Amino acid sequence: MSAEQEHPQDAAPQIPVEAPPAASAVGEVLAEAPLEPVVAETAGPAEPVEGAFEVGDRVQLTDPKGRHHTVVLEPGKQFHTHRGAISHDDLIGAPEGSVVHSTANTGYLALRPLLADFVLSMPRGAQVIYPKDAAQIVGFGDVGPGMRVLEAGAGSGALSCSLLRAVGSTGSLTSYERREDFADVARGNVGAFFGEVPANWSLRLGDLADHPAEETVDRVVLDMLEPWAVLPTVAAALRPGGVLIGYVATTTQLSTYVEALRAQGLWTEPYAWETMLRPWHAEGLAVRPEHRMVAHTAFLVTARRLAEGAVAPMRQRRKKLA
Ligand SMILES: C[S@@+](CC[C@H](N)C(=O)[O-])C[C@H]1O[C@@H](n2cnc3c(N)ncnc32)[C@H](O)[C@@H]1O
Repeated sequence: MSAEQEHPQDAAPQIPVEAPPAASAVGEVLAEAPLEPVVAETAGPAEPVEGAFEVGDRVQLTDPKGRHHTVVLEPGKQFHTHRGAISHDDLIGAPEGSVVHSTANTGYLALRPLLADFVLSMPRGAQVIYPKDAAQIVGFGDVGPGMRVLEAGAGSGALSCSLLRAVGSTGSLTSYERREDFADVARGNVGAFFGEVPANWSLRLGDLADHPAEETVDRVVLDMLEPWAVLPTVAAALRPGGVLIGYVATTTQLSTYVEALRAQGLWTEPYAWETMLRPWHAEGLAVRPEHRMVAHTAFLVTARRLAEGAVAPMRQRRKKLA
């Protein structure tokens, strides 16, 4: 992954461009002063600043127009923009949330990227699951610490990052990906986000249909063209009560998938929905929806695995009505 990337499409807070007053201190959020080294007020070794940037950290710089630039800190290196250069040495040791100034005196807000920022800027093989849907998957799919999660396809590894975070170090994630080139991208992205490839992540090159039934899991997430094709494998591996979450882009996929779940007779009644994210402009009395929103990306479908031999009451009622 390139250490320095621009993704101007991402909205971000505006930062003043004008030259700063001389007295401003490092560390003030949106402060306008050039970055100065943090100096201990008393004699003796300087106190380490909590959350200060270190060599190797990934830092997101936001320019006055809200454009993001991502750098990975290396001593002696400079980041060049058309508004002058920023020395990495000015960032190393500075607190997160500082404003650094380029040689042309433009202020850049420095923060570690959030997972949502990282996903939108990382290299892509396959289309990623957007943060609005990843949040729904973790929330409504009830993915939590200590759980064993099975996922396919890994694609670019965007959802894998969210799932690994949600299960924590006591849980595990097994991700299948059929394409080697995509698996490489996913491994690179997950490794870059966590600093190394997590030990509790098993990325398998191959088809989810080949997952061994004895490797039981608590949750399954399917983001693939034909999720209905792997339902026998999923039903065999998911423990009773476990949650299956499907992510499908089109209405025809939605219909085929939901009917396949019903036909299998091993699931609670599927619950399908989508989310649309509409940001709001709120400034003084000018409070209105933003002109642009994140609308349709895909449909989400959840269903829970029934115990062997159980028939969902909803299904019995349906049969009576038919
Ligand atoms: C849209 S991408 C997944 C993106 C991923 N969720 C992310 O957030 O980065 C779908 C992926 O599923 C893979 N795939 C499709 N069918 C599969 C299967 N049966 N087993 C494993 N991978 C599969 C494809 O190769 C593709 O990379």
